Order: sequence, then C-alpha cells, then structure tokens
Amino acid sequence: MVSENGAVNEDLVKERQNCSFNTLELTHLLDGGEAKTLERKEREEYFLSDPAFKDEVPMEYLSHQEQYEHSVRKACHMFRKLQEMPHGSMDNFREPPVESVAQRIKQLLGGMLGSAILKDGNPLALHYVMFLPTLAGQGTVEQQAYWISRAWNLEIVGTYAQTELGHGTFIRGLETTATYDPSTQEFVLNSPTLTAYKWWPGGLGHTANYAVVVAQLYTQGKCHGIHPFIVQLRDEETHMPMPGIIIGEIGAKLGMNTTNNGYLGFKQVRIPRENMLMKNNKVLEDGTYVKSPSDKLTYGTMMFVRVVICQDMASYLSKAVTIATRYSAVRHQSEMKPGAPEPQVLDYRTQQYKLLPSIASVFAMKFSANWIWEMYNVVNSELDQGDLERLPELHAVSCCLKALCTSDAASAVEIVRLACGGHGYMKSSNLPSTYGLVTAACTYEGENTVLLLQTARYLMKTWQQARSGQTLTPSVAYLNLYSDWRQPRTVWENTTDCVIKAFYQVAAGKVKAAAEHMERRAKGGMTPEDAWNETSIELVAASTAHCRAFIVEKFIETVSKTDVSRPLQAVLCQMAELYAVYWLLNNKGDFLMFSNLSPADVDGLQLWLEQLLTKLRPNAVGIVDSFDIHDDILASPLGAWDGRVYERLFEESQKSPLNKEPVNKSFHEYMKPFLRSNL
Ligand SMILES: CCCCCCCC/C=C\CCCCCCCC(=O)SCCNC(=O)CCNC(=O)[C@H](O)C(C)(C)COP(=O)(O)OP(=O)(O)OC[C@H]1O[C@@H](n2cnc3c(N)ncnc32)[C@H](O)[C@@H]1OP(=O)(O)O
Ligand SMILES: Cc1cc2nc3c(=O)[nH]c(=O)nc-3n(C[C@H](O)[C@H](O)[C@H](O)COP(=O)(O)OP(=O)(O)OC[C@H]3O[C@@H](n4cnc5c(N)ncnc54)[C@H](O)[C@@H]3O)c2cc1C
Repeated sequence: MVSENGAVNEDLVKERQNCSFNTLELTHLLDGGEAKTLERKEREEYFLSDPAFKDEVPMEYLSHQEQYEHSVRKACHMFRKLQEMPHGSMDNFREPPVESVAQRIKQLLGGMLGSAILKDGNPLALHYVMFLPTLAGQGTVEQQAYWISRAWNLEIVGTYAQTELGHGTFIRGLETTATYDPSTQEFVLNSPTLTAYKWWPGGLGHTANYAVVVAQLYTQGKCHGIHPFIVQLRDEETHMPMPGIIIGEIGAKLGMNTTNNGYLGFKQVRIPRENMLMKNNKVLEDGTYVKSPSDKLTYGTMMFVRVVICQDMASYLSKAVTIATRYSAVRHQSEMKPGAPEPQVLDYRTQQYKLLPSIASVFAMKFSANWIWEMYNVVNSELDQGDLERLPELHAVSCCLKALCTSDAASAVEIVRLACGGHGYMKSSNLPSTYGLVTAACTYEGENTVLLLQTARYLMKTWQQARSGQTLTPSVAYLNLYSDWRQPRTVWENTTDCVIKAFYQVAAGKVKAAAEHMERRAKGGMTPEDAWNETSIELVAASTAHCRAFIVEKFIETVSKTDVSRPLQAVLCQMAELYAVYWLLNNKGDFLMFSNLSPADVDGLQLWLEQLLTKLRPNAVGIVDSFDIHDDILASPLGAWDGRVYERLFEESQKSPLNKEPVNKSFHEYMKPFLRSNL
C-alpha cells in the first residue's frame, strides 16, 4: 500500500472522500472564525518558512549543551520575528494587562507553533509565561511602567523563581529569606540552607538575567510570609552571575530538555526596597508592613498559568491524535477475516476505542478551556475593582481543570502512542517528546493531586453551605439539587440529559460520602487534619467527579448551542456523547452507586459506545484534518498529510549520525578484539 513517491496515500484519499462533513467548517469553528484561520495560517507560514528554524541534524542527536545553544538561538530569532511581524506586531504587547495578549504569545510558546520550532521546550518561555504576567499582576503602576517596558523590549530576560529544592507544593514553607534593612532601604536575600536553593525555574540556569524571586519577608523582626521580589541574577553586559548569586542548570530530565531549568542560591544579596512587587502588600521606607485585603492575591500568576495550561493541553493532544489517526488509516496489519486483505488498523474496534475518545477529549478540553479563560478575565477585572467574592470559585475550578486536562492529556498521548505500535516508540514519531511536554504539566504549576485537594477543600465548604440551605455559586449549584442521592431512582434513559444529571449525581454523591466520612472520623475523636488526610483518597475522587461532570456538561452544552451545518452538528454531538459515555463506563461503579443507572442499563450503554465508534469511524481522519495542523508542527513521519509513512520513516533513519559511515570505529576498537578472543 505504499503510494507513488510524492502522491498522497490511497487510504487517506479514500478516508477524506468518505468524510461526511465539511472539514473547513470545523477548522473555522475551532479557530473562532474564517478570519482567525487565515491569520493563524499566515502566522504559521511566516514562522515555519524561515530556514533559521530548520534543523540540519535532528535535535535529539545533539549533545545537551548543543541542544541548549540551538534552542536559545531559535528562541531569540522567534521573538525577534514576532517583534517584526507585519500584522499584529509587538506594539500591541506593550500595554498591560499582559493577560490580554497572553493568548497570542501562547500560540508561539505553546503546543502548536512553539513546539514546532522548539520541540523540547523554550528557554525564554518563563519570561513570557510567568515573569511578565507577575510584573503585571503584582507590580504597582510605577513598577509596571519601569519593569514591563524593560522586559517587553527584551532589555532584560526574567523567570519566576518560587520552587526550592526542599519545597514546591507547600509554598508557605519556602526558606529563602528577604530581610528588610531600613538603614539602607534594601532587602537582603539569603538561602539559609541547601534546601532553600531555588530549583526548577525555567530559563534560570543560563538564560535569564533577572527573576521574580518568591521569599519569606522579614521586616521589623517579624516574618510576614512569602512575597515576590525582582532580583538581578547576572550582569546585563557580561552575563556573569552577580555577587552572592550561585546559579546553574539542574540537569537532564524526562523531557523539556531545552527549557534550561535552573538552581539559585543567595549569599546575602542586597536589592533596593523598590524591587519588592508591591501592588498587594507593601513595606514602607521605615520598614512598616502594609497588608493587602487578601494574601492569596500573591498567588495570582499561578492561577493565570493554570488557566492557560488547559488550552495548551488541547493543542498537544490534537497533535498526538492527528499523528496516530492518520497513521492508523495508513497502517494495515493482520487478517480480520481469513484470506481477506489486511485491514487498516483503524478498523479494529479496540483501535477506535483508543483513538476516538482521545479525539473527543481535545474538544472537551478546548471548550472548557475557553470557558475558564472567560471566567478568569471576568473575575480578574472584578479583583481589580477590589471585589474578591469569586476568587475562591475561580481557584477551585482552575485547580481541578488544570489537573484533569493535564492528566487526561498525558494518558491520552500515551494511549495513542501505544496505538502506533513500534513506530510510536521512535523519537522521530514526535510522540515521546509530546508525552514529555505534557506529563511535565501534571507536576508543574501545582502537582495534580495537590490541586484536586484544593478543589476538594472548596467542595467541602460548599457542601456545608448546601446542607444549611444556602444558595450556591453556579459551578456547585448541583450540590443543592442532588444532596439526597438516596432518593428513589428514576428510569435510566440513554439521553444526554440523563447522562449529565448522572454525572452530577455521582459528583454530589462522592462529595457527600467524603464529607460524611470525614465527619465520622472527626466525631470519633480525630483532629480535623487527620480526618482530612484519612479521607483524602475520597476527596480527590470527589474533586475529579466534580470536574468531569463540569467538562461533560460544558461539552454537551457547547455543541448543542453551536450554529453549524447539520452534518457537522451530528459529528460534534457524537463526539460529546462519546466523551460522556466513555467516562461513564470507565467509572460505572460510581454511577451504579450514586445515579439512576442500574446494572441492567450497562449493556445498553456499552452498545451506545460501540454505535458511536461505528458512526465516528468514517470521519476520524476528517476530524483530525480539521485541526489543520501544519506538517512542520506535527513533525512526525507517522502523521504527515500525505500519509507517506514508510518513506518518511526511512528518510528519518538516514539522519542518524551512525548511518553516515558504513562501519563504526567501535567495531575495530571493541567488537573485533572481543570476537577474536572468543574464537
Ligand atoms: C503569556 C502566556 C503564555 C502562556 C503559554 C502557555 C504555554 C506553556 C509553555 C511553556 C510551559 C512552561 C511553563 C512551566 C511553568 C511552570 C511554573 C511553575 O511550576 S511555578 C511554581 C508553581 N507552584 C505551585 O503551583 C505551587 C503549588 N502550591 C500552591 O499553589 C499553594 O500553596 C497551595 C494551593 C498548595 C495551597 O497551599 P496551602 O495549603 O499552604 O494554602 P494557603 O497558602 O494557606 O492558602 C489556603 C487558602 O488559600 C486558598 N488559595 C490557595 N491558592 C489560591 C489561589 N491561587 N487563589 C486563590 N485562593 C487560593 C485556598 O483555597 C485556601 O482557602 P481557604 O482557607 O480554604 O478559604
Ligand atoms: C518541568 C517543570 C518545570 C517547572 N518550572 C518551574 C518554574 O518555572 N518555577 C518554579 O518556581 N517552579 C517550577 N517547577 C516546580 C513545580 O512547580 C513543582 O515541582 C510542583 O509545584 C510540585 O512540587 P514538588 O516538586 O515539591 O512536589 P511535592 O509536593 O514534593 O510532591 C511529591 C508528592 O507528594 C504529594 N503531596 C505533596 N503535598 C501534599 C499534600 N498536601 N497532600 C497530599 N499529597 C501531597 C504529591 O501529590 C506528590 O505525589 C517546575 C517543575 C517541573 C517538573
């Protein structure tokens, strides 16, 4: 089935002919309109056609040091090009709030263009993703005017240095100190122990010359908790570390090997008082501490990044499923029926079960990411007016969505990688490095279990409010509706209404079970903290169920409201149903326990799932084609538009440096003497 050189693979041609909807319509829908699609394609052309981004030798064959050097070159070139871009130039980026431009920077740094140019991470990412947003979110107007303009103009390059060798999650436990000295009006930064060393910040090793450093603030003999400070790390001309700064890279990692994650120690480093970011809390000249209305405002940058990560995960997953689906249409293997030609592996039911729910996940993530991005913007403008009412809700939703989007993306990327058999194990397939990028997000910006427990904390509080009959905010209003899950069961129907209700019944049931078990433990004499810890498996499960219900509802709601042609509408509805039924069947025990589902209904659900796979199978390639991902972004012989999988895999193998000579010197040095000795 290998096609003529240059022609599109016949199987893919047939798949495309059989697609029941207009793929361009879906592309426009996902981009947010035809004009946005054109704008994206122009931007892609502008960046991807530049020979400076092409690798002569694939990055994986370079040394760690060479990989870093290339990535710095490319990152600088990428941002220079962005500044010079004819349409939508950096001019728009100079104005705070930085969040308003984050979407566009994200397109460059994130799962699409960013990962095409820099497959294993961008050493300048943190400058844009966290340094600038922190200046914007935590700086006073004067600080913003000074620092943001220096940072936008790339006079300085920054990072966000919070995590330490000893503490990442528990940020109140950070050990770096910033002690105010009123005699010189300076803060003195110090790392009292090895575990106080900053550890992990992206770009910190050898790239950044400034950082926002999160440290325990001491003034007038008292500790006031963690606060952000701008610290110069390296000389602006020579790039040598400043006196008292101990700095370097932490070493090779599972993935993200070109993000230059670093360590940083301080030996009594002095910075001016003005370098404390003082939008929220302040230290006056005489050392008086002035507190903000909420100490959680300091956590604003983390919240922002959690929100944008959801969108990013959808991009990475859309790449992975495009690669695996096209490959599955091209790949033929085994005999389904005796004597019959080998089928496309996409025709195996089990293969469809690996691919199609993963494709559906892309939509689920995109829709909920759009929703949380809007909520983030609304709540953020309320915060600017001093209204903090919806901050806890936003925190609760952003924590669990970040956790589910990243963990779903990581498991789906691995599922579709396995769906490519041996070829999925090749680095050249781009699936291993995609996995490396995605699984990192399960840890960074809040480890997922920890974030789910944050949402659980909110759910436990709202549960108490529900019990006392209070009205709840929209994302948890279901707790009022389904607080009594032992109410008589109604008849199960295979409809989306019934399914949404069931997801919320499960969430409410799990919230209630966790709350009751915690109470029981507390009544039995446990401290609330011990009761919390003992119940935390159920708390995480409750949080997960809450978030899943929310994603399912947003998915179904979005596709039912979307104004598109009937054929596309049908496909989107099938996707939403597949997503819901897939997760329902994966957790059927919960549904049997807490919802109207009874054992007799499970067969019907299994059938529903299989019917959906049958209906979606002919459109699988069409759907991933609609993601409209440029071949250079997919960067995979398995996933290219033309499906010339085998030719491309062979071409890639020729790039191995070992193939540059017919005999490697190790033969003469080691093998030959060894073989002789065995004669
Ligand atoms: C321009 C944009 C472009 C975008 C491009 C995107 C593409 C991506 C490209 C490339 C990617 C590379 C990116 C890599 C980035 C990685 C960076 C990092 O990793 S930076 C380190 C992150 N570190 C963490 O996230 C620590 C996790 N820990 C915490 O957040 C907290 O400490 C936590 C949640 C564990 C709480 O700790 P507690 O137990 O000590 O809590 P207490 O501080 O006492 O606060 C408790 C109260 O505060 C609330 N709270 C906690 N966090 C909040 C928040 N953020 N907002 C509001 N409330 C919060 C809680 O709900 C609780 O409230 P009640 O007391 O129940 O009312
Ligand atoms: C690729 C990458 C990039 C990063 N970039 C940055 C950066 O730019 N800047 C920066 O400051 N940091 C960065 N980090 C650090 C990152 O934010 C932390 O690793 C993360 O917050 C997790 O903290 P930890 O490593 O201390 O894990 P730990 O908290 O030590 O987690 C270990 C285990 O303990 C469990 N655990 C911890 N606390 C609790 C709890 N309260 N309840 C139940 N279980 C718990 C966790 O679930 C986990 O299973 C990065 C990390 C990675 C991997």
